[in-house]
Amino acid sequence: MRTILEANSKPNCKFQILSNPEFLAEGTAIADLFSPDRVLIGSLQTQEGKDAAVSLAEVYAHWVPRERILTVGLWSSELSKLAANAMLAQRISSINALSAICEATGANIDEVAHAVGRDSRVGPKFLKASVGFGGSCFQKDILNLVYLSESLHLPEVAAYWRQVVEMNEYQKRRFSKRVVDTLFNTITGKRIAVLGFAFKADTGDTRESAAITLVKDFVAERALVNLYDPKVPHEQIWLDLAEAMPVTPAATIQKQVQICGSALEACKNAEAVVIATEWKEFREIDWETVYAGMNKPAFVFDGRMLIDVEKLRDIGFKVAVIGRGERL
Ligand SMILES: NC(=O)c1ccc[n+]([C@@H]2O[C@H](COP(=O)([O-])OP(=O)(O)OC[C@H]3O[C@@H](n4cnc5c(N)ncnc54)[C@H](O)[C@@H]3O)[C@@H](O)[C@H]2O)c1
Ligand SMILES: O=c1ccn([C@@H]2O[C@H](COP(=O)(O)OP(=O)(O)O[C@H]3O[C@H](CO)[C@@H](O)[C@H](O)[C@H]3O)[C@@H](O)[C@H]2O)c(=O)[nH]1
Repeated sequence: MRTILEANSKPNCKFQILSNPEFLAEGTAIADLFSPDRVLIGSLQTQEGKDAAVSLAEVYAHWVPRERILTVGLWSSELSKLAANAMLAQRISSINALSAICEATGANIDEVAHAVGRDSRVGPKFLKASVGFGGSCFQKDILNLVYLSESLHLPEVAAYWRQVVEMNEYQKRRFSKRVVDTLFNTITGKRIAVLGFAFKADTGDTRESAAITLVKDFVAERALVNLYDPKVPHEQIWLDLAEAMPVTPAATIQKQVQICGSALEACKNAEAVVIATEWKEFREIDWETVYAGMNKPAFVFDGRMLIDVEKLRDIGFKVAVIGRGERL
């Protein structure tokens, strides 16, 4: 970009290009803006470049403590943004890979994550096993890193980071397969309630949401899907499903998928409930009523580790939780 600007700018026109990546997360954008862990400003390491970085740092210094404002080289700044997202996603893929071992052995991923996270060198954040990470940034930024590595003739580095995305795809596939296997190896004609469509709670964003893959897999298995999300607009759901299933006629998708107005409505007459997004209201579901309205045996598949397993088992549910290996 600098080359283009320099080639086209007027004589004596001086400018600097700064890199100032944003680290806010959806759902907490304003809090992240007011109280960031750090602000990163990258510039050319010439005197003019450093002066420009200081000018921008002065703006942030109005509300961000100076020790949190980091001024670095241009490449360091750009790479740090990709590295931060890649390493956060890598933690999730690592814990999700371990969740598969937990399910096979009877270990509990919540206990493992807690024990590992108590090591201050590891830390407790971003170790929650799930049905897979989504969002507009993680996959895009990792693939950006993969592309960069390949362009720099670093194929082993590219393969290393690509595996984080591949593990995420595996986690989504593994979860939908578990649903099919548990429901006696077929879900054809069976009604499945999918609770949550956003890629995480407190946002209506569905970009790269794991729920899209789950619904796609269930539709491919010819199940009937009842979908409920408190925030995602219905048109967005139809758009996402059409894009995920380009060769499936819209009429087929609309015959198999129904968008519901509440979790209770979605669960009515279902064989199984699948929790895809950790919305707070799903912690407060009246499970007794859900159970009464479901076909039996009634299954709950928790992809977000939010239900009270013992309570649901006492009601009569067959329960499967991500990263927990107990027999149903
Ligand atoms: N979503 C996040 O949580 C988040 C966090 C940190 C950084 N970012 C970065 O911020 C940027 C925007 O992210 P977003 O989630 O708001 O995306 P978005 O898709 O919601 O918004 C991008 C906007 O830019 C517009 N746009 C795209 N190309 C354009 C062009 N050539 N000219 C003018 N407008 C154009 C689009 O119409 C859209 O309104 C991305 O680079 C992303 O990596 C996003
Ligand atoms: O322990 C965890 C933490 C998160 N997730 C999932 O990971 C995804 C991403 O979550 P999060 O990072 O909270 O959301 P984003 O809004 O995508 O924010 C990320 O991407 C932004 C865009 O680059 C960055 O600015 C942020 O720092 C970075 O956290 C979601 O599907 C979460 O459900 C898990 O499965 N387990």
